[in-house]
Amino acid sequence: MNQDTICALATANGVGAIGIIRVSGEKSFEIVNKVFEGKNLEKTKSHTVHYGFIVDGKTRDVRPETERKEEREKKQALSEDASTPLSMTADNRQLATDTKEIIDEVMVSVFHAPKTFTTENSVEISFHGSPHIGAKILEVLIKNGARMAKAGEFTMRAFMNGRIDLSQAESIADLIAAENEASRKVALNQLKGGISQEISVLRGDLLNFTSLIELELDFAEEDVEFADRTALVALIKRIQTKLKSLIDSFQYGNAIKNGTAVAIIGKPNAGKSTLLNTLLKEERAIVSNIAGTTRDTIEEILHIKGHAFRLIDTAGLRDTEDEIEAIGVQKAREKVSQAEILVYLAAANSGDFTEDIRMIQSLVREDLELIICLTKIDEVVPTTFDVIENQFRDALDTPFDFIKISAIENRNIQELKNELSSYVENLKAQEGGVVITNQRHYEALQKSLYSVTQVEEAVSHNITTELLAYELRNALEHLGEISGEFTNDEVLGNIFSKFCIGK
Ligand SMILES: Nc1nc2c(c(=O)[nH]1)N(C=O)[C@@H](CNc1ccc(C(=O)N[C@@H](CCC(=O)O)C(=O)O)cc1)CN2
Repeated sequence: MNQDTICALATANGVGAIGIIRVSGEKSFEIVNKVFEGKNLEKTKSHTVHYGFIVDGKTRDVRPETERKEEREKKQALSEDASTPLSMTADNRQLATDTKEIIDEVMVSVFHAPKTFTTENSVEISFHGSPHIGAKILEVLIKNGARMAKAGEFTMRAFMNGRIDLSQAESIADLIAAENEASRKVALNQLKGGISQEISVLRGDLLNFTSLIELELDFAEEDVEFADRTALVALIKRIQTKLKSLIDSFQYGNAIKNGTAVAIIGKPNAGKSTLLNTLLKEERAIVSNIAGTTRDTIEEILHIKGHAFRLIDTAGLRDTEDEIEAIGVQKAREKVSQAEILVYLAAANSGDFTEDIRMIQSLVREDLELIICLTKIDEVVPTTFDVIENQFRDALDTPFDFIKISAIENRNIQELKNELSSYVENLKAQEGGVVITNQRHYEALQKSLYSVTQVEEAVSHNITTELLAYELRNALEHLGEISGEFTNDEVLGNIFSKFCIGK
């Protein structure tokens, strides 16, 4: 249990109509009472809102006389017990009216434990949204016994106190980051326990078996089988199917959360710049160095039908058309290795496609979607299109889409966009229910699948019960990492430090 009472700005750090400061912890009411001129918060009903002033320094008590009298009598009785004079009690608000300074006129919302976001006593102070006022209010809260919250600490408490599991806590950060309908919906589903339920069903099934297997270990000498091996194999198969489908959903989940990475490659003068300009002309937007991707890359974001595509570019080479000459096969490979889709550009007027074909052959891989764009079709006669397409079809044994475009005349650019968006639509169509969007969950599911598969092997090869039990426990543990039943401070620190302060 964390004893500290924490406070932080919950709204964005900037000017707004209203700013909100959150306070959470056992002493929330006690601390806010010291700076709030208004109702005594200890005596409020939960989930109520109260008008008053935030003040610095001890203040006049504005509570109704009946309430004040009651408290005076209580304190009198206490101080007689402890032989402390009334004037010395810490929160005697009758005193020092002259030292107070009003900081702001506010509304204060009160939430009584345990039915609160963190499960602790919590207060929210809504002030006039100036960052300066917010900072002053935080200052007086800290002066009176609260401390600044760390990033994600409110949500971490909700998790630590058992109100939500780890996957739900993570979904809160995803909701805050949601930039489109798709990501909002998956995050919300996760918040509502979508993943938690799937995992807990899987764990429940595995747990039953694990206890039977462990019981067998306890009776090792008697050579009994409590756990029916045929039923175990059937169960394992069901679990494998479920795990695989969750693992597969990550491809779509990742597309939702991070966008789909597209590499655009072609020989010099294949028309890359013109195409990029045409694609991005309305967006002309985000040219960014996204952290976590390979250095030297720039990504431009293209939105098609609500899905984000990250056009991976190589820093510094943006304006040279001489893609392949400048970056070489090695660099092109690096670029493509980060991508889910390769859009290869070949100029219709080039005459010879052997080099293009060789390049494509060196870049394709099984999980790479290939789109070959025949560019500059305005420069050749239409009868040559099919001849060229056939050259590619004959030489390449990987499937690909072939699109004939002219960026200058804006021909078939929409077709290219449709092709890109259908890639994501297809991923989506493969998804039934829960979508995994989180790398950590993805890895835990893979580890769990591995252990479960080991269990299956162990059963079919009659391997020792000890090994069975060991792999079952591994599988359980990896599933438990997702919900946070198995975790450690480093993992938690990692997750919550990426949250905003005040969340
Ligand atoms: N003012 C305000 N708005 C907010 C939040 C908040 O903390 N404060 N939220 C915070 O992120 C989100 C809402 N999420 C919340 C989730 C749970 C509880 C909560 O108190 N749950 C309790 C009691 C529920 C009830 O009263 O029935 C519980 O589950 O026990 C509050 C907010 C978005 N809007």
